[in-house]
Amino acid sequence: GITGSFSTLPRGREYDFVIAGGGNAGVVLAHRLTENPRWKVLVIEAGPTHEDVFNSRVPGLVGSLQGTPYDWNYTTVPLPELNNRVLALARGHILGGSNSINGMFYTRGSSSDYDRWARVTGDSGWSWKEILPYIYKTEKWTSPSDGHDDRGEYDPKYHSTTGLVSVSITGATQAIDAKVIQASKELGGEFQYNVDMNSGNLLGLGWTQLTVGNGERSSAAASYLAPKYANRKNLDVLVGHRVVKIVESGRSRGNAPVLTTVRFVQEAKPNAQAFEVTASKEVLVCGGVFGTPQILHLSGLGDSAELKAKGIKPVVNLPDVGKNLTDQPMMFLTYALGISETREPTRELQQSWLDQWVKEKRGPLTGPGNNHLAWMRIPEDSPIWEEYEDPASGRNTPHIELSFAGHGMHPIPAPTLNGLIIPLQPISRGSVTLKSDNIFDDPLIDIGFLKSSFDLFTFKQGIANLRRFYEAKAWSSWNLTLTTPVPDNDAELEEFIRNTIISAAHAGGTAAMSPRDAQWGVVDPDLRVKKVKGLRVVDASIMPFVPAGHTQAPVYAIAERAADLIKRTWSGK
Ligand SMILES: Cc1cc2nc3c(=O)[nH]c(=O)nc-3n(C[C@H](O)[C@H](O)[C@H](O)COP(=O)(O)OP(=O)(O)OC[C@H]3O[C@@H](n4cnc5c(N)ncnc54)[C@H](O)[C@@H]3O)c2cc1C
Repeated sequence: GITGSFSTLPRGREYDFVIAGGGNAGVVLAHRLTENPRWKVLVIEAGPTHEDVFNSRVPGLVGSLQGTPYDWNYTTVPLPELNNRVLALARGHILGGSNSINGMFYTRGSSSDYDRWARVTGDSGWSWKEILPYIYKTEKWTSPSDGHDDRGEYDPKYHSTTGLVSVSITGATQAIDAKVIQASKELGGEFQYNVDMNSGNLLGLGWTQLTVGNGERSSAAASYLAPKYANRKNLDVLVGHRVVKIVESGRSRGNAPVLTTVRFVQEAKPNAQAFEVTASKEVLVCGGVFGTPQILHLSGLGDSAELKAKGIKPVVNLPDVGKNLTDQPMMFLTYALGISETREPTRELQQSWLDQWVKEKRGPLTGPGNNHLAWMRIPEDSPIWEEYEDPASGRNTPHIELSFAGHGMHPIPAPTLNGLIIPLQPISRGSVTLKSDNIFDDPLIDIGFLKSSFDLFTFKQGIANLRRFYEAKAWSSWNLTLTTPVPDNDAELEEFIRNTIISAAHAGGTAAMSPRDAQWGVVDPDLRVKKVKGLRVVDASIMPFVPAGHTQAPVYAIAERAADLIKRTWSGK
């Protein structure tokens, strides 16, 4: 069951596996490993349980979770390329992790993204073909909450109806939807309609798929830890406790450090008693892209010289821990409608939407508001290719994502609409390093945005594409004007980008996979931490490259495959 008190757990209980971090990947592992009734599993999660968090259940209230106690509220260091701005970096501080507060967009990335993982790790198990069955283990395709006919809005060939997490097309139709489709038809080309962006080929424009079922967020915690699973006798989920470090519990026959003891403290009382628990099989670190490198560093796994400088005794030298941080930046443009029949989403109107959601789980709050996404490549004949090699994983991998949000509900539009631009395959990389030897000091996060001018170029291309889309005839009856002050002059435009971009919250890469015998990287293709025993990392950190898209579907796939790898290691033992 889920508890906030370690002392209420059966005394002396021995665990086969201890999961450090009950986030997106952590709860999937907890579910899968306790399918074996002989294995006892403990999850240690810093945040509270998701169970009574109303705003996490209502898709349309997603924005209200950031900046709250359910968010780690990380910030970046001042970023020179962004004129020393400091950006907020949201991460879920709650059971289910970032998945309990995310935007619910369900995109898998391109087939080439996974094939690249297979290529760089030398393990075909990470290829699109071999990952798809794990993607299907997660997904349960579900009808839209308004019951509309979703045929032609997705292709059932690429979906499963037997997984745990509900995925659906929105039931919150917007006034802009018909115009988006009309503009796609009119413009064609890179805006060509793609019936299913999760087929492995995203290119084009299509309907957003969401981890929403029956009008409600279908989160990792609510699905993989639904009461019947959370209450399994062999599973203990301890919330409100922070992992301080993984402690060496001995040496292997080959004299490698065995890291199977987890030290943790109460989140609310950091200076009170520290507890320790030792896994008889493995410790699985699932702290997420910022939490995992921090835990590894505090455990003496990282660049030995850097760790010593912070007063940490190195255990093994793994210089790549915390390196290769890859995130997608993003930017919004806003347009005003030049017509009289618009409806302002007033307080009263929003209250009526909430009442409707509570009464029947229908209406505007059943979706996050972006009903279509478009995915496109920088053209082959662009001058940028004289300067840069393509950072994308393949020809079917987009460089840019656009999305369109209208706020106003069908059939009356709101007075404004907006568009979102995300460079999906940045060349820039950042890092996560320790601020101090205290787990309660957030790590120093250099998110790395715009270190490469390729990423600046991608933004400019994305802005031009978005403007072209809203200039289509399909929109002419609304008399749109761009209200975001986007400069025309190139130097000013670059400055504008530096001053306005924020994080799309799709970070990965800080404990990257590499081939078994490679000197670089942090984990091997089976996700075992190099040079030590008893320790794996399972979360977004292990991505050597971040897929072209939003990251929850890849994290689910990583966790599902990891569960199988772990089962294979220990079955019969
Ligand atoms: C605001 C936001 C919006 C997003 N929108 C989307 C979207 O629409 N679609 C999409 O696909 N993706 C989205 N993402 C990204 C996606 O949710 C994440 O990539 C994914 O959930 C990460 O999973 P994870 O398991 O790697 O980490 P997390 O889910 O973040 O899990 C890490 C867990 O470890 C815990 N933890 C960390 N340190 C410690 C410690 N020392 N001790 C104990 N516990 C610890 C954390 O509290 C957390 O529960 C969004 C993310 C955010 C933050």
